[in-house]
Amino acid sequence: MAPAVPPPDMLSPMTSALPTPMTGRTTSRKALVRRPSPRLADGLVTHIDRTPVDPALALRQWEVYVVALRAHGWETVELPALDDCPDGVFVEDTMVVYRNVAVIGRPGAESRRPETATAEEAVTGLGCSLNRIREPGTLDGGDVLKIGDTLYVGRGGRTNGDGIRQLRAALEPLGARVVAVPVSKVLHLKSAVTALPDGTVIGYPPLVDDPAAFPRFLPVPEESGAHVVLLGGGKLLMAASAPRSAELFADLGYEPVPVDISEFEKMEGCVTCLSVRLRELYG
Ligand SMILES: NC(=O)NCCC[C@H](N)C(=O)O
Repeated sequence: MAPAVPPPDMLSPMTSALPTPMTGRTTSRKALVRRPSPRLADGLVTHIDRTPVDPALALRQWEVYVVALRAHGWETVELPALDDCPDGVFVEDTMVVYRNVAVIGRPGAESRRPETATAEEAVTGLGCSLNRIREPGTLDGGDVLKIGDTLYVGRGGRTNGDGIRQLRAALEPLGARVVAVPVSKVLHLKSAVTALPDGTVIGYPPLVDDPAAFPRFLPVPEESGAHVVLLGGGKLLMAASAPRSAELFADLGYEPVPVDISEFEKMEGCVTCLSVRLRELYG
């Protein structure tokens, strides 16, 4: 297992945009994040029981999460704080990014709709092209699992058929393939499954509607073991609450980087939803 995240003072500010000659395209490693609202505990819970959340601990855990991204070469871009949006920290849900195109979502939960405006401003400022999901469509970024040019989209509680149709219309002309899959047992598709760097989809079987929807599926032994953020170089950012899944990944030659996100897990969040990673900006 990879060593713990280094303390903040060991980290120097870093920018990792590497220009690619001729194309103007840059290999970018930027991650959007938003600090947790002091009202985090008022956020939505759908599939789990509400339990007390410690906002001060949540803030410390978020800071460590941000440090972990930076320690592995990601330049973090902090969106404006939204203290009146208890779920605003789950910034992944505001959009889907494919190449340099950001499709701003229309959250399935009405209370989360005010979160998208600041996210849209940020990606516009970073040079992304923009598209938007419009009424009556709904789409949460947490329902979209991107593996190469294939985007699996969960049709479930937060994303509807019209949202999927609009995503397809926006991204398929650019070379993406949008594949709708059912989600009924958890909040978002990426609460059930994410993917290893080789494209193998990982999931905790009791919570996956249809493992056969994916070409390669690897069961993991813990619910939160299904959530990994690919940091690069085989490193997997994941929740400290899934040690047996971390062992499984280490055994497959990957390097788990565990972070404690207990306060976000109580609000049905996972490591993936705390950031939006941008890899292909044009400079
Ligand atoms: N992508 C995600 O899984 N986001 C987690 C959102 C949790 C938040 N409490 C919500 O219900 O919207």
